[in-house]
Amino acid sequence: MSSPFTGLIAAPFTAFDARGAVNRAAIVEQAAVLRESNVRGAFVCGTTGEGLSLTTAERQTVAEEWVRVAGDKLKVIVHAGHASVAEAANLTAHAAAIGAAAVAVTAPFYFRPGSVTELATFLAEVAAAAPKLPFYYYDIPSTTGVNLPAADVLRRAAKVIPNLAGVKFSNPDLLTLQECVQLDGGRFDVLFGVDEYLLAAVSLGATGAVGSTYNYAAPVYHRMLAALREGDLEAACRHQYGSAQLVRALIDFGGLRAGKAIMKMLGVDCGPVRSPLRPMTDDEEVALYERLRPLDIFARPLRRP
Ligand SMILES: CC(=O)N[C@H](C=O)[C@@H](O)[C@H](O)[C@H](O)CO
Ligand SMILES: CC(=O)C(=O)O
Repeated sequence: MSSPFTGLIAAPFTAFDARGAVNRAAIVEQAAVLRESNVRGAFVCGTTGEGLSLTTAERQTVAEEWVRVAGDKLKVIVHAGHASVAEAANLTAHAAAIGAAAVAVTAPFYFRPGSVTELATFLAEVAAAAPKLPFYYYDIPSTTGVNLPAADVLRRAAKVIPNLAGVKFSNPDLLTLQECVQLDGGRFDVLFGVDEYLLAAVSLGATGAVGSTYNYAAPVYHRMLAALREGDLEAACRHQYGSAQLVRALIDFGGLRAGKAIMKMLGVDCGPVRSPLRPMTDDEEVALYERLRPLDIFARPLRRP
């Protein structure tokens, strides 16, 4: 079973208010930027959404609000990964009940599976909570610490998860990416999650893209994909390099916290990050703005913080 997630899918930030509570009102504005820049979907409560820093009730609220705001304009994939198999199953059942388009689940990350079979068993227990909903394994070893070969996970999981749709591959390993793409005649969706390598991944057959930078810099990726379609590899590389310069700045300024600061520069205040992440200082925001100002890649003109 495979569903056609084509186009860019953003992984939205979860907005917090000044007291640190989830600010669901921001979702309308976040979705407006996505529609404006031709993004096709939202992958909510994942890494970028600080999903693992939210309570279960907060995760459900955020997912509900995204599905409501998205209507038929955006597809919503809900991240339902959890260290507790029971909570992951609850979140999966909830995603199905509210009308999400799909669900994605990471490996458990406290007691970690030691083998592909153990992981597939965990995923199958979760997926059974919504047997008709397209189910993606979310491979992200940098945060889960689980580094089992994703193609082997898919092969094994396909035997026990009838609704397995594919893998959300947040992994720079382009050898394993190809194994996932080619597995079983190419029957699985491979949603790539390393924005700065998207050109390489699409060239190797990735079927979709899910990432944090599509929240605010989708235009540069659209230009890159258009250049690739037209066979202009040199232009495609130049556009990818725009993304690479952005990602280098994100790395230098601490990743997610910098991404939220960029949303504010676009006019969408997503508030602070949640502990243990550290808030940006005013000076850091200005320095980040100066660093990004020369890049012509954003969905809206950047405002000085
Ligand atoms: C670890 C992480 O957050 N990965 C994101 C999605 O999977 C990416 O979208 C990155 O934020 C992006 O590629 C920048 O490194
Ligand atoms: C980028 C992504 O997929 C995430 O934030 O989970």
